[in-house]
Amino acid sequence: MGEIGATYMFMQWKLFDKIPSGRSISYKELAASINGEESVVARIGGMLVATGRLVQTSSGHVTHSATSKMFTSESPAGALFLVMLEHGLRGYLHWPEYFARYGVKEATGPTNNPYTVSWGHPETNMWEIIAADEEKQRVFAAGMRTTDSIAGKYGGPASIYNFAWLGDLASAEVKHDKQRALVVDVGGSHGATLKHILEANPSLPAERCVLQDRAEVIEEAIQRDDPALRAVRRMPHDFNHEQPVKGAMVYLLRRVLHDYGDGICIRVLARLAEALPRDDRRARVLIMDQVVSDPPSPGNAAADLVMFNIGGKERTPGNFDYIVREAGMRVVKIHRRAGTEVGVVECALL
Ligand SMILES: C[S@@+](CC[C@H](N)C(=O)[O-])C[C@H]1O[C@@H](n2cnc3c(N)ncnc32)[C@H](O)[C@@H]1O
Repeated sequence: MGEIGATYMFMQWKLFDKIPSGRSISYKELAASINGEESVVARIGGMLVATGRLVQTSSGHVTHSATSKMFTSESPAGALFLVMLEHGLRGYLHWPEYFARYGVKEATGPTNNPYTVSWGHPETNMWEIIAADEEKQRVFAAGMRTTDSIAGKYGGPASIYNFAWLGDLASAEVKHDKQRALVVDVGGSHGATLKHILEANPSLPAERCVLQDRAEVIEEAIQRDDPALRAVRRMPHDFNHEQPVKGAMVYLLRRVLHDYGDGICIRVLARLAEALPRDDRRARVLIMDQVVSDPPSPGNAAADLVMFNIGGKERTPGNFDYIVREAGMRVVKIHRRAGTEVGVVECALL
């Protein structure tokens, strides 16, 4: 517990950034950099030394350990740690307040959930709470870019679902409408997922891929100007509204639907079902999320409780079948890869 608090505060003060690489720094200098008392920084730092997160080089002086650089502000892993604290732990501490206010009921969307209660704005949409604070917005998007979460042990989309057929289609099919989008990543954040798919499938033309997200997230993606994504069309779009890119071969929703209750998911999926081409039965909506087993694995249960806090949930195959059918589609197959809880739910028109 103490280590969590100490890590959180050192991150908030960006003190991990201030420890020079390969050298030590005194608590006195760290405290001066935040205009604080040395004794406060020394006591909190002492916790990090006690657990091995930082290394004490001499009395009152510390340096990085093998693992502490992951908590510097440019590290996606550190950002994910903050997201888990603010979306998970912070929400759990506010469960008594949430249940007293709403009864023992699931929140079903981005308002009136443990997360919004924890920030003192129950009625505000959680995405607005994030967007209102530039640092929160940056940290959230950075957390979504962790290597593990894109292509590591949780399995990137291209390691679970084979997108190669889209590249083949682009190069081989003379008659195919070259204007037609091949992949639309809906709620794709800064595009790390699309980048991973493009790297794994070099024959997939980037100019026929579309990245959609909330306007402020797309603006950040444009500012980041990742060379690998320059040809990708980046488009602000609210997925609650009609899908503006019609007739794409694949609409991808990665780690999006688990943020919401069934009603909102059905609406979002129905927008995509409407946009699927009627003239090509190969077109798909792909949902990439955890697939919950019965009983849930520890990973399933942990992720599900974070989602509980924001009015979402991780889903069983039966849960997916229900929302997909209600949106006017069918589940063709759930793709799994051994060793990960994540799956790709392949959906097509009925
Ligand atoms: C959990 S993140 C997942 C991001 C990305 N798909 C991934 O797997 O890393 C959910 C994304 O949905 C976006 N989002 C939330 N509400 C949205 C809306 N109404 N329209 C479009 N995107 C939205 C968020 O900005 C965020 O980037």
